[in-house]
Amino acid sequence: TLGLCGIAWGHQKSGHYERQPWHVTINVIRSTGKEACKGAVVSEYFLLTAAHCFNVDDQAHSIKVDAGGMKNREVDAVYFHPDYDINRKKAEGIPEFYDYDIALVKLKKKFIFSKDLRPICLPCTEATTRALRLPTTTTCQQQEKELLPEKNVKALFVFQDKNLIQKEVYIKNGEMKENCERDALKAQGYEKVKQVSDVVTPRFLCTGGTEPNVDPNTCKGDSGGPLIIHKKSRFIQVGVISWGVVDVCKNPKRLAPSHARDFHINLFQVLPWLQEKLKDEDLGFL
Ligand SMILES: Cc1cc(Br)c(Nc2ncc[nH]2)c2c(Cl)c[nH]c12
Repeated sequence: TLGLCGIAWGHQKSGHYERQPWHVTINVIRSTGKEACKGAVVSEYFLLTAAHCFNVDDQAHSIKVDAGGMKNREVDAVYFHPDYDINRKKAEGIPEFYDYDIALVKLKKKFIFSKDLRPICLPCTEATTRALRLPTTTTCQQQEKELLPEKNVKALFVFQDKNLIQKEVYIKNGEMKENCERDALKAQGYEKVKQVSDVVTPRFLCTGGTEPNVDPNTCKGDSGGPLIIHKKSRFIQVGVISWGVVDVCKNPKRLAPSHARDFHINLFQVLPWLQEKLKDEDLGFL
C-alpha cells in the first residue's frame, strides 16, 4: 500500500510547499477566462477536488495542475461523483445544489513524490490506521469515531496567497451542528429555500461562525481544497471545501459575521465511490 501519507517535513513557519506538500492548484482554461480551484494529492495519479470547479464541457486538455512547484501538469481525465448535479433543484428555486460536490482528477504522468510533493492520508485506508497508530484491526467506523466524534472537532484548511497559510476551524459535529447548518439559508441565492435539509444534505460537514472560536472563512477560490485533521503529527483529509455563505475575499474589510459558515463534502459519506475510482492506486482501503 502507499507508503507514508500525510507527512509534512517542513517545520519552518513559512508557507513553503514542504508545509503542505499535497496542496495543488487546478486551472481550468476557458474562452471566458480562467477558473482556479484547489485540490489535494491522494495517490500517484490522482488528486481530489470539488466537482463544481469544472463544467461538463471542460475537456481534460484545458485543465492544468500546479503541484510540488511544477506548473501546468497535464490531466488525463476528470471523474465526477455520479450523484453530483448542480442543476438538480433549479425548479425548486435552488440555483446551485452542491450535494456530492466532489471529483477525482487523474494526471497524465504520475507524481514523483518528494519533500515538496506527497499524498495526504484518506479515511478508511491502512495508511491512516498506521498514521494514527491504531491497531491493525481498526475498522472504518472506528476511524470515523476517532477523526469525527460528535462534538466540535478542530480542523484546518489552507489559504494560498503568495504563501500557504493554515487556517484553523472547528467542525460543528455535535450540539452546534444544527445552528451551523441553519445559516446555510443566508447564502446568496438561497433566499427561497424552505428547509435547511433542501441544501444541506448528510454529505456535508459545517465550519465557521464565532462559537467556540471565531473561525476563518473560505473564499470561492478555496473550492476543492482539503479539510484536514492534524493528529499525531500526521495530516488526514476528512473533507473537500465545497461552498460557503459569505465570500470573505469579496469583502475582506468587514469582520466575518456569526452566520458566515462553510460546507465541506464529508469523505466518509462518499467512500464507495472513492474506493472504486482509486482501486488500482494501492491505497489499502479497509
Ligand atoms: C468555497 C466557496 C464556494 C462557493 Br461556490 C461559494 N459561493 C456560493 N456558495 C453558495 C452559493 N454561492 C463560496 C462562498 Cl460565498 C464562500 N466560500 C465559497
